[in-house]
Amino acid sequence: MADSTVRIGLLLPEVLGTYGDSGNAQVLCKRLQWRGHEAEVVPVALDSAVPSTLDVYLLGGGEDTAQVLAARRLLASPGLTRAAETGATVFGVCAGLQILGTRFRGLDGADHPGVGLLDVVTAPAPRRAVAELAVVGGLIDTPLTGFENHQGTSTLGEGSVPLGRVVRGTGNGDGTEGAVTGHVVGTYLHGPALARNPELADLLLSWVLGHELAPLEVSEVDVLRAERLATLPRRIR
Ligand SMILES: NC(=O)CC[C@H](N)C(=O)O
Repeated sequence: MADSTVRIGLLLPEVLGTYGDSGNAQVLCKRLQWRGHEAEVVPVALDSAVPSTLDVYLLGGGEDTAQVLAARRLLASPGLTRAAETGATVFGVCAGLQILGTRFRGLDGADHPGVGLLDVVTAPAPRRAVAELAVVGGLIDTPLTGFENHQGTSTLGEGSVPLGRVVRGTGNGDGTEGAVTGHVVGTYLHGPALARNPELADLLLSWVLGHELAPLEVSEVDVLRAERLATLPRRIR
């Protein structure tokens, strides 16, 4: 990091803010500040150049047309790609996951290029997946939970591994959920995902800071987390 303030890029919130995923930026910022770090959220608007100097980049979910617009913008202004190539942490949710992939197909059958930071291709399923989603066995020891609302099904190539295995809901559509390549993570978990899964937030922050983080006790977060996990079958909690 160039200076001590961690700069959290919230990409194109006008078009990738439909499902409340902008909250992920607030979560990262607060979890840093509560530990005594300086941090700020840097919203990057659709009509401004995407900086390549931010420490972490967040992409949220969005509607199909908005998603095409966002992908075009991120290909035309390649700050995200440049930053990722030099090790920046990137976290994309739903439309964000699909944009981070190499290609996605719209409901009209047209294929659109993604930015190619994940080895993922997305195409529409016959039915939309709208449900609670729970995932185990990936980067995090405890289950991840969220809600999903998407029609796309995502197929991973050899360059990405899933974030985990679906135990509730649909995820990628083949029993796996999300995609990870290095420090680039995509998922179908809305919630916002980092509010519902503080362990995942802290994993991303450990990548940003380059070291493990001391545990953080926030009773409200713990209560929310316990409430969500209690809805899962006992054998997978
Ligand atoms: N929730 C979303 O971001 C939706 C993404 C995409 N438009 C889909 O339906 O698959």
